[in-house]
Amino acid sequence: MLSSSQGKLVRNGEGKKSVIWLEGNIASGKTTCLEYFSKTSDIEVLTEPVSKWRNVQGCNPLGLMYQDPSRWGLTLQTYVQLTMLDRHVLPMASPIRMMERSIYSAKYIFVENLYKSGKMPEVDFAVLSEWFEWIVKNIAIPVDLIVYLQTSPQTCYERLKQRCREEEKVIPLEYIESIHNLYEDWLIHHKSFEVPAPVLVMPADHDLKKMLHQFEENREKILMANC
Ligand SMILES: Nc1ncnc2c1ncn2[C@@H]1O[C@H](COP(=O)(O)OP(=O)(O)O)[C@@H](O)[C@H]1O
Ligand SMILES: Cc1cn([C@H]2C[C@H](O)[C@@H](COP(=O)(O)O)O2)c(=O)[nH]c1=O
Repeated sequence: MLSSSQGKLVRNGEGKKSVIWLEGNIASGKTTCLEYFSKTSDIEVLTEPVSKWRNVQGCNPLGLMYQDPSRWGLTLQTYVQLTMLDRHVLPMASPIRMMERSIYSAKYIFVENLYKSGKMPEVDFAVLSEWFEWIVKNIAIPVDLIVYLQTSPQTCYERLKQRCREEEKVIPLEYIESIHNLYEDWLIHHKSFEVPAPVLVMPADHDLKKMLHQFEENREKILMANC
């Protein structure tokens, strides 16, 4: 149930709960990290709705976007924005929520990349931007901590090829590099957009064993996000 607080729509009945966004490049290891934390009681894990982006009423906007970004970028990103918003306003089922990416990274990283690389027409960018601004002004999107899985583009490229998602087979290393640079400008150098919460940087080029060790080492910091 939504009500109004300080001019924004907020969810009712929520006490001191914390929301963590897990951010990082494509194939940086976000899902693997969420799988690890999903085994902890009191944490609710929300993965990205990628299956929806691959199948909306029998259509595949993710695949279409990779085939022809200029034509389908707006279609995909409108749907990403909607499905991410849907995740953000979902009532919390546990005191701690870990969520894969956010409506912010969809806009600040992926929409920005399409526009900056000349693959999104100005009018599409303007419409998406106005939608985004309206949403963040009028709907409460809580976040207490951003965990950034920091990888080299080369690592992600290797992992992407290994994962072998059909739609992503056309992705070149340069695309991963652009996404990397946008993330670094946003979360590390603070050069592009407002960062809505403190950032915990986790180096994520390591093998799985070391990553699991690192998740464990950072568990307290993550779980105490709003203290
Ligand atoms: N630390 C790691 N070392 C090697 N491979 C990894 C590591 N973490 C994840 N992977 C593999 O890389 C691929 C992408 O990982 P995934 O967790 O799906 O990334 P994301 O959710 O960020 O796209 C998967 O095949 C996964 O098994
Ligand atoms: C948020 C967002 C994602 N995408 C694309 C990028 C990848 O191909 C998938 C997400 O997979 P990941 O392994 O979880 O990174 O979706 C996009 O094109 N636009 C977006 O806003």
